[in-house]
Amino acid sequence: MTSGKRSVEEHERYVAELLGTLLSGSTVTVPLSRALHRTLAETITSPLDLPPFRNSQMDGYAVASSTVSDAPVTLPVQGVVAAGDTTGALARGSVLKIMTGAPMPEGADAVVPVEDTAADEDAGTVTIGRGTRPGEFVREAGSDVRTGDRLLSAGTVLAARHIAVLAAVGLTNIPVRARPRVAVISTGSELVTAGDVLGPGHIYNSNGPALAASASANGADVVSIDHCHDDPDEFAKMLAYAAGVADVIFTSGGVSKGDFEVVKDTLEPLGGDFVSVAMQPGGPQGSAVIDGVPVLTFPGNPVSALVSFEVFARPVLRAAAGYPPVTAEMLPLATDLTSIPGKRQFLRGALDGRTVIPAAGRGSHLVAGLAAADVLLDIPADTVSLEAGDLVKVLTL
Ligand SMILES: Nc1nc2c(c(=O)[nH]1)N[C@H]1C(S)=C(S)[C@@H](COP(=O)(O)OP(=O)(O)OC[C@H]3O[C@@H](n4cnc5c(N)ncnc54)[C@H](O)[C@@H]3O)O[C@H]1N2
Ligand code: MOO
Repeated sequence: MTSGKRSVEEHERYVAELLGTLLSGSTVTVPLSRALHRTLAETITSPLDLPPFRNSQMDGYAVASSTVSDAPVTLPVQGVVAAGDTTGALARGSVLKIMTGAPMPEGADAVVPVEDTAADEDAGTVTIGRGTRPGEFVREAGSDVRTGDRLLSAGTVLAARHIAVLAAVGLTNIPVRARPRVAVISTGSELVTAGDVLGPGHIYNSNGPALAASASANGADVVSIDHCHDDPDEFAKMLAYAAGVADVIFTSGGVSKGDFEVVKDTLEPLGGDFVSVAMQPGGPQGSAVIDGVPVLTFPGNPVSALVSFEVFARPVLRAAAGYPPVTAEMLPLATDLTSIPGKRQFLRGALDGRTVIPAAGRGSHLVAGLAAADVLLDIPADTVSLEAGDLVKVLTL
């Protein structure tokens, strides 16, 4: 504890334990078209050879290399093999015109690119301008991967290149880690949704979209996004719904010391834990369990809500999704800075190459300032000032 508050480290541990239910590691099967950014639950071995058959690497002429060793040499053209054709056989002393990706005919062991030849279509012959060696411009069956070879390891987070190889071997059902299902509830009677009319005293809801985007970006399935007025009945109904569809619920707003703290007022009597964490932004934090589903209640200020997500929720969601942990690095400051003693500060900063420029504004309402940031500067609770050139811990946003 610091100054009677819960430390960030203590609250991290508390949240990690509360959200431990997300780490079940169960497996689901998804179609290949839905597999991007999912984490492989099993190692995948190849069900076939790649390439599946011996084929040409060039548009040109399939030859028996021994017949062109005295090039230039003029030979009859037996026909044309296109990509998609079935394999034919090359008559001794002839050549076959062949396209890239077409199966190599039996009897041919090399391809001479069309650029190195001169065809006489009337005569049905081609002059092969140079000799070749066996295997030149031929892609052998299994030269990329063989049936039964390991293609991708369990734990791989699937990117486009992984989708390419899964598709290339014809796999359609992909075993992946189940994603944690997330529900987001933004509270506040002042909030309206982008697209609706902004009346007097209203602001647009930014926490809902931001928390949903953050959850998706960190491997979760966002199954419900709601906006709740400062009305306890409405909130109770939304919570009950969310608990029925999600594995974890994130709320924003309604947790500090005002007259209309709908989140705190509803959850505290139900055993919710509301604490002041020694950090800024993100001091007011809470949690509860509703129908067995953990709820994390973030403060309403937009920077506070997202910093809270970054610090407490993001590591657990990533672990649940099988994503690699977020790594921090130490980078030098571009300017001096001061920090509040007793509170771990998460300042916004921009990167100038490998140097960190702390943002000028520190208010937790500065959402445009947050958007301009590349990183969070993690300043320890006992640090009061730092000088330009000092190393600071930096978390990439
Ligand atoms: N007397 C005190 N007042 C406040 C304290 C305190 O310790 N004593 N703490 C301040 C801090 S720090 C924070 S952070 C906020 C947290 O308040 P709440 O979680 O109750 O949030 P709200 O009051 O509902 O909203 C705060 C602020 O953020 C705006 N907001 C809320 N939700 C959204 C949203 N979805 N999108 C955009 N903006 C949102 C809201 O309009 C308020 O301006 O309390 C301080 N007060
Ligand atoms: O903790 Mo509040 O989150 O400082 O703005």
